[in-house]
Amino acid sequence: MSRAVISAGSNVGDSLGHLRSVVEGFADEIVAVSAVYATPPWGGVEQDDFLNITLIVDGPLSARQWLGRGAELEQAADRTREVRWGPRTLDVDVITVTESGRVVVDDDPVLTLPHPRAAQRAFVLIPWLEIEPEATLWTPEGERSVRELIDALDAAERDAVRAVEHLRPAGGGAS
Ligand SMILES: Nc1ncnc2c1ncn2[C@@H]1O[C@H](COP(=O)(O)OP(=O)(O)OP(=O)(O)O)[C@@H](O)[C@H]1O
Ligand SMILES: Nc1nc2c(c(=O)[nH]1)N=C(CO)CN2
Repeated sequence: MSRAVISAGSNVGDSLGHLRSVVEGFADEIVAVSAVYATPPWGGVEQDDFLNITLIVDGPLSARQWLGRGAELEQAADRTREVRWGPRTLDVDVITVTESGRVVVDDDPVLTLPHPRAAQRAFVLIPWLEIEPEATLWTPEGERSVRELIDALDAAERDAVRAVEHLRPAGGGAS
């Protein structure tokens, strides 16, 4: 049993449809889903803007199993890996996992937790703050509130992230 914060992003193909597939894929475990945010590409590769969401899920899965579920959804979206931080139909990242109230720490290349680059990513933090205003993230400098991590980001990057759409959870009617 664990609680995970999941980030999903897309900038190729039917991006909104790909994000909807994530909401549907985690439907039984979803605690909260952010709005869909339009976000400028992070990481220095010139490419189209992304759509991003952050979800909180809770269920009888281990951290590895959350990662596996995300990988299945990426495959279903015909995800290929070409350029690091480059364009993609769907990317599903596990940001942090809590088991019995304790944050899972993992240094394995297959699954590094908490996600080592989440603290620098407005496209993860801003949607996360929307659904969990008191959220914190463990960083190499210690535990930080998501709010203060956002405040520490470049203002232009922060301001460019904006909510554009809402996905209704499964059973919530047409979106
Ligand atoms: N916390 C994590 N969430 C998702 N994938 C992870 C995590 N930690 C390690 N990985 C591994 O990272 C590998 C590469 O992932 P991917 O190609 O999606 O990276 P990326 O999205 O380009 O970059 P980034 O890792 O900076 O988000 C995956 O095969 C996965 O096993
Ligand atoms: N805005 C934004 N930028 C990114 C994203 C993403 O989901 N959103 N994913 C990436 C893959 O590593 C690289 N850059």
